[in-house]
Amino acid sequence: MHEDAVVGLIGGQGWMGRSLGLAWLEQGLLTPERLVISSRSGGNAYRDWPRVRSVQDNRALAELADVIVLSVRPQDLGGVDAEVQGKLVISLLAMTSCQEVASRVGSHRVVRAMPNAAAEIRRAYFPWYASPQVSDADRRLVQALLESCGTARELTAERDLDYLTALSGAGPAYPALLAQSMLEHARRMGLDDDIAREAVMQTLVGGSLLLEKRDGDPGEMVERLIAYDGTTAEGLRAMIDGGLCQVVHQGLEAAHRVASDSR
Ligand SMILES: NC(=O)C1=CN([C@@H]2O[C@H](COP(=O)(O)OP(=O)(O)OC[C@H]3O[C@@H](n4cnc5c(N)ncnc54)[C@H](O)[C@@H]3O)[C@@H](O)[C@H]2O)C=CC1
Ligand SMILES: O=C(O)[C@@H]1CCC=N1
Repeated sequence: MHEDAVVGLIGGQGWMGRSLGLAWLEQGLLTPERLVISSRSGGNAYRDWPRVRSVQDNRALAELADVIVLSVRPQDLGGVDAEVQGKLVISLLAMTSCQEVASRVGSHRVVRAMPNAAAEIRRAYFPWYASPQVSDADRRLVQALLESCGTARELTAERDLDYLTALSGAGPAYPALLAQSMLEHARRMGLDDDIAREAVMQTLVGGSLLLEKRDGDPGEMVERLIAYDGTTAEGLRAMIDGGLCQVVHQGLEAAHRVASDSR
């Protein structure tokens, strides 16, 4: 069934929905005939794929599809009127347990997955957890669908997904905050805006790629640069003494608290 499974994407024009839908089509994972989407906001993300079906009614979508992907905001789950009758459901919703999804849609074959904003460029970290009713064949399909947008990883405990919602789900916003803060400082120092932007972007992207390439402990790079005892060490020491690590931990704890609040 999985080789020719039809996927129904509820919220298919939204940020995460269209990232996944377009990745499946562009990577040839699904033919357009095997994708059905629904949306409330309109949009034309699939203009290059006219054979993708678009429906208004989620009941109709649930009838057409073998696998249903829920990509609406958590507060909109109550408005998703779809009885999926035991079909495989993949939920991307933060703050919403497998149990809550199961009771809402009428299937216990539920996978909960957590993308992040980098799904848009296919560089998301995409952990997922499957309820016991999900078969091995389902799991293989889920892995293939999610890794189209980055690194997908099955977890063995659902609670880890609550934590990862705060760490990796929200994560792309954290370097954005760091970039904003560096940019503000560079402007205050009188740098031309173009140069300031370019310097911040190239530094954060280059630094992240370097960390990825070394594939090691980021602490090792920090220690090495502190031991170098130059300008970088002075900047790092002031940030550490100023409580940067504690502030990051506080932020993660606050996001984790909210992520663990089931709706
Ligand atoms: N955007 C992000 O960075 C992340 C989002 N998520 C989760 O992904 C899910 C989707 O988020 P986004 O794509 O960012 O939201 P979004 O607001 O961009 O897209 C949601 C889409 O759902 C549609 N929608 C709402 N009710 C509907 C209904 N009854 N039937 C059909 N479509 C309906 C809306 O029209 C909209 O197009 C959320 O549950 C969120 O918690 C998780 C991690 C990261
Ligand atoms: O901010 C949110 O609630 C969603 C879940 C994690 C990232 N975005």
